[in-house]
Amino acid sequence: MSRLIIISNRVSAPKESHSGAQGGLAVALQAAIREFGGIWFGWSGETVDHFTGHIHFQRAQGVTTATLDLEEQDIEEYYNGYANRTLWPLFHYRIDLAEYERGFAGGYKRVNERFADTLRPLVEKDDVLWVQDYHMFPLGQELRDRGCKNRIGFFLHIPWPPSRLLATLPEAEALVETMFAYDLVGFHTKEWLDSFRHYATHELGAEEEGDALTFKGRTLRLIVAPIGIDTKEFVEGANGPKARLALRNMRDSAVGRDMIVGVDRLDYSKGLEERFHGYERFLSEHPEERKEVFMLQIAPPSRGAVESYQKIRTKLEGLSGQINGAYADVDWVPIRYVNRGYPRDVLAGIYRAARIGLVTPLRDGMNLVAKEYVAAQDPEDPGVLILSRFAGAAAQLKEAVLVNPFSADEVSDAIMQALRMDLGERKRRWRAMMDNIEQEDVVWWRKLFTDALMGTDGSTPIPADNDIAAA
Ligand SMILES: O=P(O)(O)OC[C@H]1O[C@H](O[C@H]2O[C@H](CO)[C@@H](O)[C@H](O)[C@H]2O)[C@H](O)[C@@H](O)[C@@H]1O
Ligand SMILES: O=c1ccn([C@@H]2O[C@H](COP(=O)(O)OP(=O)(O)O)[C@@H](O)[C@H]2O)c(=O)[nH]1
Repeated sequence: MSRLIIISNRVSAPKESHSGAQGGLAVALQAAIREFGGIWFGWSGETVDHFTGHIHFQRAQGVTTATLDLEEQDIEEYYNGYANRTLWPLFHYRIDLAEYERGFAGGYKRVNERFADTLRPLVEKDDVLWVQDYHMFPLGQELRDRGCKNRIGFFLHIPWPPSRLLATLPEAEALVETMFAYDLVGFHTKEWLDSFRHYATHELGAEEEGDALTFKGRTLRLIVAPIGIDTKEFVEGANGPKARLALRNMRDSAVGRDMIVGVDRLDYSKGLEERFHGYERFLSEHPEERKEVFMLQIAPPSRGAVESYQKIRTKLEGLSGQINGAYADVDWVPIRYVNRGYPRDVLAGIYRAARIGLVTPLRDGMNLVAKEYVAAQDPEDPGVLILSRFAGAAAQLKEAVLVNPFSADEVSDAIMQALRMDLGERKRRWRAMMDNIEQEDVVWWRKLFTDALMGTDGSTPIPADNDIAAA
């Protein structure tokens, strides 16, 4: 059996006590490494004065991780720069925030070269490689340039932008061309896949045949593989002692009011500003509801070295203060705005205590919080998920109350609709969403991708030697 090598910017080694501290993705990728043998390779999260290429190997609970330290300048140009100031905003349709700097592009290339140089000697003949996310677009090509003929797959966790937006990136053509070094490329939704295919065929001139694209002699297969959560583990956690304690504490502090919950990294793509405006519209249009509800927004800070993240943080502090100042009374505050993160099993109790899960990103690859909110509900008295049409999750969770997050009126109406929804309708919608969340969980996602990559899914096999010389 082939070994599986997973490569991603962040690497998660298994933790001693599980207790909801690790994400479903980390757990699923660790399980894949256990099943196939292999390595999880990436950045250690540490910085050093001079890059040495020294690999830290670690083995825990049957999973080997191999990580590298990077230089301060690498982090500045590759992670804070090209990944989070160029690609992230562009791929979330925010070309107004995207910064196109040669220095960032150069640092991104250098770090991908460093990953390739260090990884290449670890790769054995029959290994299969799986690269994760936008930090590593060119890694496949860098490995091919170093003679790597193995099967390599790539999965994108964020949206793929429409061609007209992507065309604003100076390196767009070169970047898409490097994607042809992969044998299989996966997206969360058909929309992101179609956007990629459109660019490859219309701007690059790739040839399309079924689910495959060919360019300069290399054939690439495309797949839609929406990521799920570790549903079984999450539901168990939601019924466990930490979640029950969190549920009790939340209910006590709600004093009979309906809670609306939001849980998001503090990121402009999550639509928090627009969400607050939508909630404010609800308060202003429904004065009779004011003391009947409150919103809990959990927003752990993220990517704090990047200016656009500092700005959104300042903006949200001002806006939550403004709304609270305008509407609060001595015995009620409309928004509880919390800038810290919580372990997943505590979140499960908080989700369960909430009558409404308000998940309104302006654009999101998937959004796992939406799925976790549903999975945490009491089947006999489930809450209502209000979900942005522009989250990848909306393609699967069609029975959520779907909204346009840019419209304060729609968000306000959806809150009212959710509060008035009777138990029968809440149960019907919840069951339909839960069926999907149970069937298409993270293990299903991982298998869908690795089966396609390894050719064990009954599809046309990827040729063992996919004209690598021509790449
Ligand atoms: O590593 P960070 O810079 O701290 O960012 C955290 C992760 O954010 C992104 O998550 C995405 O992947 C999720 C799972 O597929 C998906 O549900 C969500 O819509 C995406 O935004 C990013 O893609 C990861 O690489 C980051 O680690
Ligand atoms: O305080 C928090 C906030 C978020 N999360 C987790 O972070 C993940 C966020 O994933 P999502 O796909 O919603 O968005 P991303 O942050 O990856 O863009 C979810 O599993 C959340 O449970 C967490 O563990 N603690």
